[in-house]
Amino acid sequence: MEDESSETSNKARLAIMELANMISVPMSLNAAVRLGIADAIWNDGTNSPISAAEILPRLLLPSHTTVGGDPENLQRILRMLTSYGVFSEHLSGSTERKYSLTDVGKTLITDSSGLSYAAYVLQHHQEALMRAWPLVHTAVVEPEAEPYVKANGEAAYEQYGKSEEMNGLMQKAMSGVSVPFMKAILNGYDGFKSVEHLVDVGGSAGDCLRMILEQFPNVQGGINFDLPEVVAKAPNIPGVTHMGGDMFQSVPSGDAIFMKWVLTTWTDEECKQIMKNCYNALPVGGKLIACEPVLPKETDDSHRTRALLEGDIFVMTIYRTKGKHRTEEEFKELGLAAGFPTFRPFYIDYFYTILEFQK
Ligand SMILES: C[S@@+](CC[C@H](N)C(=O)[O-])C[C@H]1O[C@@H](n2cnc3c(N)ncnc32)[C@H](O)[C@@H]1O
Repeated sequence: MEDESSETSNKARLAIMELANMISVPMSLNAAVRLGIADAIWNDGTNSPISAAEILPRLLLPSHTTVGGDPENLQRILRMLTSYGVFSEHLSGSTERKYSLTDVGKTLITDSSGLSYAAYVLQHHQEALMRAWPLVHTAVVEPEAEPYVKANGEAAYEQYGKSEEMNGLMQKAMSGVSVPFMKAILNGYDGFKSVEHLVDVGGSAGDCLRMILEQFPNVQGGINFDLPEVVAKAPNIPGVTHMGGDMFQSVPSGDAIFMKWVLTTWTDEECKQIMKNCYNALPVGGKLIACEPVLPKETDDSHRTRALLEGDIFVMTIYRTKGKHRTEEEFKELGLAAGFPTFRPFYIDYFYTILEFQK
């Protein structure tokens, strides 16, 4: 029997307590976004350390808030998220704590286009999605139906399509994450150089295509292809034609196809179908340029591996029990099965990998 007072046992008991209480982390992050803490501290670029009591009057509090809110409870949230690198804590005197934003916290500041990672945090913690989480274990015992479907009676994308609020939040979340990613890859990847007609499959509001067109004037026109209810809400973008449809039926032709964060959501068979439809829409030599999270072969405790594995469980729970994050080898196999003889990965961003499949 293990000696409960040994250092190993002590560390193990601590680690399991941390894991068992881990839900406090995303829930506090969600609270921080709902309250607008990042913008309040940032204060148009100041980011000077301020106390919870000073942050409170700057927050997005509803009018019925009790006596202007509770600074002690706000400080508890700030402290916990400081431990996860969202805020920096500055101690002054014996008890006063002040907070500023770290680089991680700054990803939540609303930019001049109204975007940040905040919408992604909110999107992931909507009530309908939260209802699926206690059912993760059912993905093991009854993998036929997604936990999200068991909890809500229909698939996530079907529900987003019917609700203006969910659809709008999804688009804002995608834009908030995709815009900084695209800025990073467009400086390091030149695969769009010889493309004239580009199609973005599952392009949501069209931000990726807009940014590619801005950076590569050789791309004369782009088609943003997504579900009809999604493109109906997409803004006008010069040079971009929005087209509604179903990628499982067919996709529009172009000399290259871009597809970001789409394959992850679907099963191997569904991915092959989507990729075959892309193959059929391309000329010989044409490229499918996919950007997807790619799992490392080995499991470790790095931030990258954790972010990728956590996203994998999100997909399993919300979108498809057999939709998943894949390894480089698995993507290569999917490409071959869809007819693409050539495959090249480019590691520029830490979360998404660019996967080039050439016909
Ligand atoms: C995770 S989002 C990625 C959006 C965008 N590519 C980005 O990275 O910001 C997946 C997209 O696939 C779209 N989608 C889902 N099912 C689809 C279908 N059957 N045909 C076309 N698009 C679909 C969704 O509406 C959504 O915009």
